[in-house]
Amino acid sequence: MDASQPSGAEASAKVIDGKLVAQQIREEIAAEVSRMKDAIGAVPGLAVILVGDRKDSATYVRNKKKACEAAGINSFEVRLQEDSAEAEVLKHIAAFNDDPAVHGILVQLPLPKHMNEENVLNAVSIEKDVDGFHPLNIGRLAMRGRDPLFVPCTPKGCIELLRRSGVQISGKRAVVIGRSNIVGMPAALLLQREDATVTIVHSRTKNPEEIVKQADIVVSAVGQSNMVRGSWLKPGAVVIDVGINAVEDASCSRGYKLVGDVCYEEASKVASAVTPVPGGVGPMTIAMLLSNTLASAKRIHNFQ
Ligand SMILES: Nc1nc(=O)c2c([nH]1)NC[C@@H]1CN(c3ccc(C(=O)N[C@@H](CCC(=O)O)C(=O)O)cc3)C=[N+]21
Repeated sequence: MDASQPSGAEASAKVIDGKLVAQQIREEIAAEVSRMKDAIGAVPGLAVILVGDRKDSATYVRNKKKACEAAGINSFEVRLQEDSAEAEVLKHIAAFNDDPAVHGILVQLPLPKHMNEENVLNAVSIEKDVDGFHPLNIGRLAMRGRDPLFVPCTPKGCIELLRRSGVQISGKRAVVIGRSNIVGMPAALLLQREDATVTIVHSRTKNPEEIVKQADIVVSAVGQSNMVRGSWLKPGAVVIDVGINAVEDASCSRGYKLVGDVCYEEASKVASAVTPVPGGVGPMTIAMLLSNTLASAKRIHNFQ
């Protein structure tokens, strides 16, 4: 018996360590970046556009920049005031589209309400769309026999976590909770491409727990703490928790702590494996962004 499991207690799920897996991937990327630089003298570059001063967005952008530096990827940043005109954002996107040192362009979401997200995402060259949010890339994700140039980072991170944890996807029943453009919907499409049988559960679904209970693989991307209870899960299910929810906690120095959508304590007694929050999908998102940026540079420079 595994000495780390408390004896006589209920079954305890394996913790899928996203931070560790992401670190491994980042090391692989750093090695590839250096091999490419040595061979052809080209260095991948990522441009990030941040509008407004949301604290969470600023933190994510800072983490992305640090991760780029550590992997040897150049990073470029534009910060605009909350009340900037949409045309200003479009102008910067156009400049990055034309800049040969930039291989990936990311416009941090959400954008201020006065901007039209669709217009902005449409403006990013599909060749540099490392977020995978351009409608053409998303459309190709939904079609059989077509391949997008880039797949959205968070869903791609979920699949990569499953793969590197040895979880078989093909033939399994997967339930995705949430249908957002940036996580739920692309996650469902990706799982389907991996030959899972996929159901999407959303805010209008009746008795979601009955549907979730049939899943071998559950991906939750809702943004509501403790929504998925242990009783919703089939024994032995694999749970990927994409939610990042701040809940008040006076004992934390920041005054809040981060939790997922899934009641972790309960889930770890029923599931066979579960991702923690923090330290699960979040770090994988950033690793996949670096991976997409490297892949873009390789494609543009025709380097294998
Ligand atoms: N154009 C665009 N692309 C994105 O990929 C994008 C975005 N907009 N807007 C916001 C969401 C959110 N997101 C996260 C990235 C890293 C962590 C992450 O590293 N989380 C750490 C902890 C972070 C902390 O402690 O605050 C973890 O879960 O362990 C989380 C969330 C990317 N997003």
